[in-house]
Amino acid sequence: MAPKKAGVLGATGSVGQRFILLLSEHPDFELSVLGASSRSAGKKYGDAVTWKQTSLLPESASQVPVSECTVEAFKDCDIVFSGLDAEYAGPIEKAFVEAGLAVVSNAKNYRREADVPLIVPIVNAEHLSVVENKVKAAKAKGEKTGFIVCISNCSTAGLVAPLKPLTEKYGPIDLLTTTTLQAISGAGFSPGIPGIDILDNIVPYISGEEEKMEWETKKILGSTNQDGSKFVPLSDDEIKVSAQCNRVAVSDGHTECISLRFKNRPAPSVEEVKQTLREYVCDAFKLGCHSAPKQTIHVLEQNDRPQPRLDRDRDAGYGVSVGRIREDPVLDFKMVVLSHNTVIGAAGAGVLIAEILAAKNVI
Ligand SMILES: NC(=O)C1=CN([C@@H]2O[C@H](COP(=O)(O)OP(=O)(O)OC[C@H]3O[C@@H](n4cnc5c(N)ncnc54)[C@H](OP(=O)(O)O)[C@@H]3O)[C@@H](O)[C@H]2O)C=CC1
Ligand SMILES: N[C@@H](CC(=O)OP(=O)(O)O)C(=O)O
Repeated sequence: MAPKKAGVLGATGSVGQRFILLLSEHPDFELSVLGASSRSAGKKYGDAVTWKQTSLLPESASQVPVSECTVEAFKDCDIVFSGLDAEYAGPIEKAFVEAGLAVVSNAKNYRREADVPLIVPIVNAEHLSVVENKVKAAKAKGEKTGFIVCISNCSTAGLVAPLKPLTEKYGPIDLLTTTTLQAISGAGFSPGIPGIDILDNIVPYISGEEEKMEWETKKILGSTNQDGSKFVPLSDDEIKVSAQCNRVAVSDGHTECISLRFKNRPAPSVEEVKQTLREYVCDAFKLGCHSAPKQTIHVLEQNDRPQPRLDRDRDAGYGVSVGRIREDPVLDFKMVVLSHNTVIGAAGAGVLIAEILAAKNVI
């Protein structure tokens, strides 16, 4: 099958650059249109971008002219990935959806909409059924409909990965706490975190992050309504989530120290928890998606792992590492989770969502 035409909004940013790396040699997608602000539009991508990835800028992308983020420029795309600054993403993404385009967005603007899927593709791919139904209903009438799928907050992605197989097997988790150690790439590039703030330092505040983690977890682990058109997040009575977020001097990879309690008694054993995480296979892998991790969750036994520099690239950043799984004297278990914030927490999640949508003939 011919590759699908892909556009990237916000192509010059931290997430946008990761999209370029992931899409430049992707078998199912071809980089077709790259968009950024009017500061970058009109230049060749290689001249507009301040490339900060540790892999070289792909030559094919470097020659692509940067466009304004208009529907006209992107109208022939089969799929549009957005890494736009959230301050500007709202009206641009809305116009794209209204023009009939399929948008997969990293921005936070539409995550709370009741009919918009909020997806971590290794966790709740089944929530994409809401857009699948919408697209199929439109097709049956000979029409085309636009839609948006939101990618979760990057820290939420790591948090919910172990929760999915555990709740599937052992029932609800009713108490959950997490303390994050988040990489500087999560703060973006314009302007990003100044070196003087993060060198030899930890910043115990990331604006809006704790509220996002606490709320998004409930939507991702929640369900849909009876006709499958809207999402029903878990209630505050069903699960209490408490997050504390910190910025640390790590380039990529968010680490989270989590503790959890199961509602049902008796709780499983440590060995059962480990086995359940090891055996978990995400739907994207079952669908044969190109980027799906072979091992969704890597259970690490060494006392001093996971570590961001050593473990963030497992399964090319699409796999999540979980270590130090042990009993917790306050709740039931505690563990350390590591996920690549710009791969499975952002651009990679977008690419994997698009692969799932393609496998299901939604795009
Ligand atoms: N970094 C991460 O780990 C994660 C980020 N996100 C979200 O993804 C989005 C992008 O984040 P990030 O890549 O870190 O941000 P950056 O600041 O690194 O990049 C922002 C992008 O938006 C473009 N842009 C800025 N203003 C405008 C405008 N007026 N019109 C069109 N384009 C504009 C910039 O283009 P130009 O270069 O021309 O200014 C740039 O391409 C945000 O919404 C963020 O919250 C989500 C999860 C994780
Ligand atoms: N806040 C995240 C990145 C981000 O932009 O998240 P969100 O897409 O939820 O705004 C971080 O700093 O690591």
